[in-house]
Amino acid sequence: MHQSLYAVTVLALCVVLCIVFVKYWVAKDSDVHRLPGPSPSIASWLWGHELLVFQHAAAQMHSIWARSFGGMYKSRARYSIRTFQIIATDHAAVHHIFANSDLYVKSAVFRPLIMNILGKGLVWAEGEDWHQQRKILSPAFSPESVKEMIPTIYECAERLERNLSNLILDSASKDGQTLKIEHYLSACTLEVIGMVGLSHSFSAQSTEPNPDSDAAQIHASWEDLIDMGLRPLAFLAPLIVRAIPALAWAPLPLPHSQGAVKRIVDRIGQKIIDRERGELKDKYANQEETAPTSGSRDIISLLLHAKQPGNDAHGALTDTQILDNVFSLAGHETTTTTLTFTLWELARQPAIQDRLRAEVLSHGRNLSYDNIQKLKFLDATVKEGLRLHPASGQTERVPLQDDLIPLSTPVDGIGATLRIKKGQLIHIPFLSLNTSPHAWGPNASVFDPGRWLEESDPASRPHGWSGLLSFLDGPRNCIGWRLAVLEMKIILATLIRSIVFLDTGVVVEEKISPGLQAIVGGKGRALPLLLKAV
Ligand code: HEM
Repeated sequence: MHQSLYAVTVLALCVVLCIVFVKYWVAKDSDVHRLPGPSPSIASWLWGHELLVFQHAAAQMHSIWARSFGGMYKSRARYSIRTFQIIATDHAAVHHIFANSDLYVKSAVFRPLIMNILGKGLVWAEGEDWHQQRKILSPAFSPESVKEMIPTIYECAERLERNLSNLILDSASKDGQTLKIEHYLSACTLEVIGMVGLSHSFSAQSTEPNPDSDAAQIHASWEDLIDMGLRPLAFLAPLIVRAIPALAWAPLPLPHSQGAVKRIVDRIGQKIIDRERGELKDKYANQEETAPTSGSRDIISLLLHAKQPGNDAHGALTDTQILDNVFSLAGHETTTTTLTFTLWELARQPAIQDRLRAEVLSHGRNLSYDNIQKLKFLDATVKEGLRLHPASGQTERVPLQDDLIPLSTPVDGIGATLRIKKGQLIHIPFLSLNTSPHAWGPNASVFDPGRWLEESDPASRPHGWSGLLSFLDGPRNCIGWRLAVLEMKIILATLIRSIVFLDTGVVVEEKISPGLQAIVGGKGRALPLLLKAV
C-alpha cells in the first residue's frame, strides 16, 4: 500500500515537473505567454476564444479586446488548448510582418482555403514561386496598363447605369425600385475583369439572364460559397483540415463548394488559353511579335508570352499555374463587396450622397480620366468605403524562423520588442486596424468621407496605401489595387449622377465568409436598396 502511494506520488511529481519544464522551455525564447489577453474563463476548452470571434460580427471581438489589451495581445486558438495565437494591430509590428514577406508566410489553415477557391496562383504561392509569378504578373497592373483599361471600365459602368435606370422605369411603384444591389455590381465587375484580364466577355450584364451561362454559374457558386462559410461547418473545417490536410481535397460539402467557382473558371480559362495560345503561336511562327504590345497586356497574354520558347526574360509558368492565376483575378468579388457597402453607407447618409452627386455633376457628363482624378470628394468616399469595409477583412501569418518584432507601443513586462518562435500563428484583423480610435479618432467607426479632406497626422495612421491596410502592405500588397480604386471611382461616379440610393432599413451584419460580406437575414448578397431616378 505504502509502496503504491509512493509510486503515485513520484509519478505525480514527475508529471508536474514535466509540465513546468515544458512551460519554461516553451516560454524561454518567446514572450507570447507574457502578452495580455482575454480571460481563459471565457474561452471554450476546445475552441479557445475563436468561437466567440466567429459568433460575433467581423473583427468585433478583436476591436473590443484591442481596446482593453493594446495592439498586441494573445488569445487561445482552437485546435489545441495549449496554443496561443497573437492578435496583431500594433502598427510597427504589422508593418514589420508585411515588410518581411519571405519570412512571414500564410498559415497552414489559410492556404488550403486559398488553394480551393483560387488554386495555386499568386495569392497562394510563397518563396521563389511567388517572386516569379509576381514578376510576370506585375506589368498587367502597372499605371500605364490600368489607364488602358479605362474605356472598358466606362463601358461596363454605363451599361450598369442603363440597366438599373431601366429597372427603375419598369417599376410598378412610383416610389422607385428595390433591388439586391450586389448582384448587379458583381455582374459589372465580373465583366470588367473578364474584358481587361482575359479579353473575354462573360455577357454578365445581359438583360435577359440565362441560368446556364458561365456568369450565372459563377454567381451561383459564389453565393453558395458565402452561405456555406456562415454555417457552423465553416468554423469546424479548419480544425478538420489541420488534423487531416488531405481532406482539403475531399468531396466534402465545404471544400467542394469552395472549389466550385474555381472549377467553372478553370473550364472557361482553358478555352481562353487555347484560343490565345493559337493566336500567339501564329505570331511567333511569323516572327511578328517578340513582346506583348500595348493593348495586349491582359493577364493571359502576359502569362502565355512568358511561356514562349526562347523567352527567358521572366521564366515560365506551367499551364496549371496559368489557370490558377486566371482566377487570382477574382478581385471582382472584393471590388463588389466594397462598392456594395459604400452604396449602403451613402443610402444611410443622404447629405453625403448629395454632396458626392453635386461634385460629380459639376463636371458635366464627361467623366474623363483627368476629371475623375480631380474629384476630391469621390476620392474621399472611396477611401472611406475601403477603410470601414475592407473586402478582405483579415489575414494570418506564420514566421519561418524565430524573430524579434518591433512594437510601436511597449508592452508591460516585455518592452518594445516581442520575441516569437518559428511557427507562431499571428492573426491580423484589418478591420480593427482600419477602425481603431487611436488612429482614426473618436468617430473611427462612422462613415465620414470628410475626414480625408482634413489635415491629419499621418504618423498616427498605420502603413499601407493611404494609411489603410485594406490592400495589405509591403511586397505582398494587393496587385490589383490601382484597378480596384479606379473601377470603384468610375462605377460610383457613373451611378450617382443618375440614381438616388435609399436605405430600406434592413439590419445588415458584417461577417467574414470567405471575405467580408454584408449579411441580411442570414444570407449573403441579399442587401436591398431602394433606387430612384435623380
Ligand atoms: C476593393 C478591392 C480589393 C481589395 C480590398 C483587395 C484586397 C487584397 C488584400 C488584402 C490582399 C492580400 C491578401 C493576403 O495576403 O492575405 C490582396 C491580394 C491580392 N489581390 Fe486584391 N483586393 C482588391 C481587388 C483586387 C483586384 C481587382 C485584383 C485583380 C484583378 C486583385 C488581385 C489580388 C492578387 C493577385 C493578390 C495576391 C498578391 C500577392 O500575394 O502577391 N485584388 N488583395
